[in-house]
Amino acid sequence: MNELWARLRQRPGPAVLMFVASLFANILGLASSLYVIQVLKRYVSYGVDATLATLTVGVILAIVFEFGFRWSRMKLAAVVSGRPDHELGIGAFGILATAQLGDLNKLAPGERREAVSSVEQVESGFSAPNLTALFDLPFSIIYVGAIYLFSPMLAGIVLAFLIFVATVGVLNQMAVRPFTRKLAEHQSVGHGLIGTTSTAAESVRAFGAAQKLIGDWSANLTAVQSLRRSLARRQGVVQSMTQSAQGLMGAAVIGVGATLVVKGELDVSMMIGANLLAARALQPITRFAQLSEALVKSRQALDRVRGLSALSVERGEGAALREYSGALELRDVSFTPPGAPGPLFEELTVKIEPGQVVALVGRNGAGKTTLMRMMAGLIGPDRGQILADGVDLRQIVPGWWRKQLVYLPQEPTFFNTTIRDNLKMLNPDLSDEALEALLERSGAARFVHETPNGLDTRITGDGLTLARGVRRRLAVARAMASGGRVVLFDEPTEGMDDEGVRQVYESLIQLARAGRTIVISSHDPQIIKGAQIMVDLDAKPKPTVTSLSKEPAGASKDWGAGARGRPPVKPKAAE
Ligand SMILES: Nc1ncnc2c1ncn2[C@@H]1O[C@H](COP(=O)(O)OP(=O)(O)OP(=O)(O)O)[C@@H](O)[C@H]1O
Repeated sequence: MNELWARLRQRPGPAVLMFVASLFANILGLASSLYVIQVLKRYVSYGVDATLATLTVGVILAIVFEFGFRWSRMKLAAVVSGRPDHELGIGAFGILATAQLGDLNKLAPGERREAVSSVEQVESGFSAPNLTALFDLPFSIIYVGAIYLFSPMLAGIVLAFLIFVATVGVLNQMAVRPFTRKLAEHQSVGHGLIGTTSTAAESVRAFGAAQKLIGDWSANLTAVQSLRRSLARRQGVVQSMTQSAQGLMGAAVIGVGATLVVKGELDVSMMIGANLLAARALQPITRFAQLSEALVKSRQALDRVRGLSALSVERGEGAALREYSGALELRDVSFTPPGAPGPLFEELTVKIEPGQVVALVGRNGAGKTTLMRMMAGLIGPDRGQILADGVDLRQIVPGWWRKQLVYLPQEPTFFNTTIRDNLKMLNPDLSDEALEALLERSGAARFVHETPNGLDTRITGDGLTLARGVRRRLAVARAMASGGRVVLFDEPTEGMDDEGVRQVYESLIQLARAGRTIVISSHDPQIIKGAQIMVDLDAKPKPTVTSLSKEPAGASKDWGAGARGRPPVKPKAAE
């Protein structure tokens, strides 16, 4: 109901018109009952054809106008719900795209999908026919009022039936709540299973997980179908009860009405008219009772969407430094992954001057990628600060910070659009010539030129179907497209062939010579040799920070020299 009021308050004009249209439609709805009463009273008694014709024309006009009011009300209801539905849908997806990673990761992927697709359930709950049905509810009283004018006793009987059916509706709402909640939970498990089976299609086959997944799917489906059957059964009971109530009410009105007629307290025409009015009065309440499942589902769906809204999103505002030197400082940084028994690292303090090269080392799972993500501003430390030119990243607008980064994630993924669009995401003004130069430098040019449409080739499957080395080369090109001052390369040579490794070294030499601050996580000894500071995350819980060389920034000659038995790389001209 709160959501209904909120929607009506958002569009007060159409809401008031809906109320007025409902009032007129229901007043005109009285016409057919009055017609019956008048025909029985006047025409049957006096047999004047002109009376019958006038009454018939009158009732037809009333029915046409009633239809007109109901039709306009339906259109107004679509206006009332249209914008909130659209905003809810955009908002839910927007939160999915902008929520802070740390928060978003608390929701399982199936739950995220379920929350976004819940928007459809809210939409169908607040659809125009449902909204108009709710608007008819208060007008039941008009019909009871009209019956009261004929016979207070009949009005009392009708009111009792209205209360009974309304109670059935409310009780049904309470009863179906746990079922619909459970159903949503199982649906989110189903979404998760579909996600795994689609994205990990290869592993599913290679490791024989199909039978296990089919088993899980089957168990989940059985639960979903059993819940749906329970809900359908309840719906059937409500339907039968409301239909029986309708029949019983008709019998009661006619039965009691007949005794009143015999006593001379009511005439036959009024008794029949009262019966028609009673049916009209019960109709909206019956509809409300039958809508109980849909109303509960849409309320719970709304809660799920709102749960998504409770996630904190990345700030759209904050400081943007006018001149950024490339200096980066980690001050007393600590992080404990959610649910982990102890910190991944703590009290990490490193001061990185502009143009310095830092190597992050440590065994698998030591926290290198986590620290990279932190420096990219994707997750925040539990304690301590990360500062760019002395300004805490928490005060800096993320959009600006990402443009200062040349960020190569460990497992890069792409958007399902053209290669050009992917490369230009952070820097839309880049020309095709500049993109070609980046592809050349990252070693991805040959792959792009061999595709049927070059830069216009569409990437599919989030880029995960691309050969790993190609994906990484494209990712290096995309990273360098930002032209940022801080390079964050997470395991850049991992999975690369000899040529790819040489190209990574070459890119690093160029970036270093161009004065970029470089942070690289790697197990590659050649890369570590080229660094001036080494952060060892194996030292727990406080990583050790070692100064390796006093060489000026960008002067390292070690990258590539003798790497894996290959001749040293001759650097091209720096940027
Ligand atoms: N948001 C998170 N939720 C739960 N666990 C997390 C989270 N972030 C990091 N971790 C855990 O922290 C540990 C460090 O992971 P991370 O990927 O940073 O290690 P790494 O040093 O990069 O490893 P590798 O060398 O294999 O790439 C892992 O056990 C990971 O599961």
